[in-house]
Amino acid sequence: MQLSARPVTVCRVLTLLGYGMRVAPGSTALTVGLTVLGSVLGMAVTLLTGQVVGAVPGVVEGSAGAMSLWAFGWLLAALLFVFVIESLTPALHRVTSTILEAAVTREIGIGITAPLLKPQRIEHLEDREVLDVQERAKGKGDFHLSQGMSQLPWLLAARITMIGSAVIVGLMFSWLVAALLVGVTLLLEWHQGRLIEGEIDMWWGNTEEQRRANYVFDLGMKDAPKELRVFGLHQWVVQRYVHEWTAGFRAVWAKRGKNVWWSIAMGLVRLAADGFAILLVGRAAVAGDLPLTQVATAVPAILAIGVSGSGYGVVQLRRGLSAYRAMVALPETIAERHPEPAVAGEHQVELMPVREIRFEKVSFHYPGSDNFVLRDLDLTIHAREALALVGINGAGKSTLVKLLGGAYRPTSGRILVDGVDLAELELGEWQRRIAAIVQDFLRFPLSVTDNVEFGAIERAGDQAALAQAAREAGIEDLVSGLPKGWDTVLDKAFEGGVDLSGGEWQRVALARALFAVHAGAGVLVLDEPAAALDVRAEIELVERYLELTSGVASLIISHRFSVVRNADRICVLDDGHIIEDGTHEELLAAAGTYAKMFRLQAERYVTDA
Ligand SMILES: Nc1ncnc2c1ncn2[C@@H]1O[C@H](COP(=O)(O)OP(=O)(O)OP(=O)(O)O)[C@@H](O)[C@H]1O
Repeated sequence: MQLSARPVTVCRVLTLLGYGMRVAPGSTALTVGLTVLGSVLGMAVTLLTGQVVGAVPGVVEGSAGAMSLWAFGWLLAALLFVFVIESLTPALHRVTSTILEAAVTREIGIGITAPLLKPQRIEHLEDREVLDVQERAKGKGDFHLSQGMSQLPWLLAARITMIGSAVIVGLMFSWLVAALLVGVTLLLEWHQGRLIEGEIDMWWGNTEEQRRANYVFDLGMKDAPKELRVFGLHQWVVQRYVHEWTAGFRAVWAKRGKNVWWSIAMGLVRLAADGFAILLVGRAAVAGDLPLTQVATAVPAILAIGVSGSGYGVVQLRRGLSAYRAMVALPETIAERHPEPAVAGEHQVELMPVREIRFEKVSFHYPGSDNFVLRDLDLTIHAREALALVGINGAGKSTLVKLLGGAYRPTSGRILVDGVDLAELELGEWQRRIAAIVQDFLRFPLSVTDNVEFGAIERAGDQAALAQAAREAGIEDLVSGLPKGWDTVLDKAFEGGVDLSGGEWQRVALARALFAVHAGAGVLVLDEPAAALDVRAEIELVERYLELTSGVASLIISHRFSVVRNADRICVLDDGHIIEDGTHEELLAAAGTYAKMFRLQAERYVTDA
């Protein structure tokens, strides 16, 4: 997105100021107030210094009409006082601006994540337009809203200094010279802003290299540091990162090289303008047209106008504002593009399903893809039944779970819960009815307690339910062996934290699902529940699981037939629909796909043994 380098308008400043006053009124008012006060006091120092310098010859010579020693003393005291106060404002400003920055950062976090987390479905998270607005709202590098907000007081103060100093130059010397200096400063600021925007856009436009460099960085830092070491790839990652980063930045350097000459040229223009103005002041002083007080006041004011321009600050403010606008637009964009369906009628979701969940001619393709994953799928999951779903990789099993949880709506067809279309249910309530362990289940870097209680947060603090879930999932010994028991953080990156094995994590996730079931969930989904367990643990877990969940509708997805065979019913998903449906024995007798897959796996186990 190409932004022009227009000067900052009052409206923009007010918009950001309004935001600051809404999210942190006290610290915004204090920060802006202190910065503005610092600028006003700076000008007062200029004025008083001029008065002091102008009065010195008269006081020293004791000439008639000169300032009395007493008055001169007061003038000096006033200068000292203003100077001391001015020197104190930066320290106070640091305190208030730190508080403001913390408040703004928190609000930005809420402003961006809340609208993204609000919808019960997840289609908006794959919508490019929504993601684009989200990216803009986050901003990049030093050009985000928080940065814009921190620039705001400085820019306000700089403008006050510019106007105030111009008034001083006008009053003390010449309005024409004041106007000329302000004009040159704004022009240089505008040009500097353009140069900076050019650099930023070039860097931001280089997304390919930038993205690759970021990917390699994440790979080395958090995604796969262990594997990279095992394969001896860590040096390669460093070299690759430097290579991509350098490639991405080369164009910026070239641009920056050119900009250096422009910066020197702009510095010379600035020097010429200030030098010219000071020369005029000097000439008037020598000619006796300008008293010493006015000379001593006008010269620092001329210099102050020059340094009051900041192209970088203007760009930061403008980019901050653009991030702010994107943040404001985010909830509207999501609501417009992915409206939440109106809930029709009153249904007692908290008891559902009483009879069944029925997929009726359900077809589905993901947003942005034309490939139908499910086609005219019919499937009934009875309440209190353990149903296993099998199928080859990519058959659509996890997709079916996402539809069941309402994360996506079927492209066509319906999902009925006790005869009521899922689209008519309050989705949040329905989702609370479902307890799930999915393949990539969440591993919260929090305590064991949190990891289990998150299954039904409304039951947090229920120690008996917690202990029961731990017993049933077989994590009692694991928890008692941890350094801080239930309070141990499950992430080594935190003090006193530990890393669990894949199988241990799976049991913790199972405890979470069981905690949810005991809190009243009516549907339990286990997507590859035992993938990380050894065979003995798997058999034990599945038997226990079937025993424990006999009161709820459960859907088990697994590639392991030792897990699947114990289910009440087994369905085979292929080519987007159910091709076989029956008990383990029935499907073996039918000698179809299930029987073939089962025998293949059984044979492999026998052969391997
Ligand atoms: N978010 C998505 N956007 C587009 N396509 C997707 C998305 N998620 C999955 N798919 C595609 O949908 C198809 C079904 O995937 P799904 O994860 O449901 O299969 P699965 O049966 O669970 O496979 P597996 O046994 O390997 O876990 C695959 O072709 C996959 O590439």
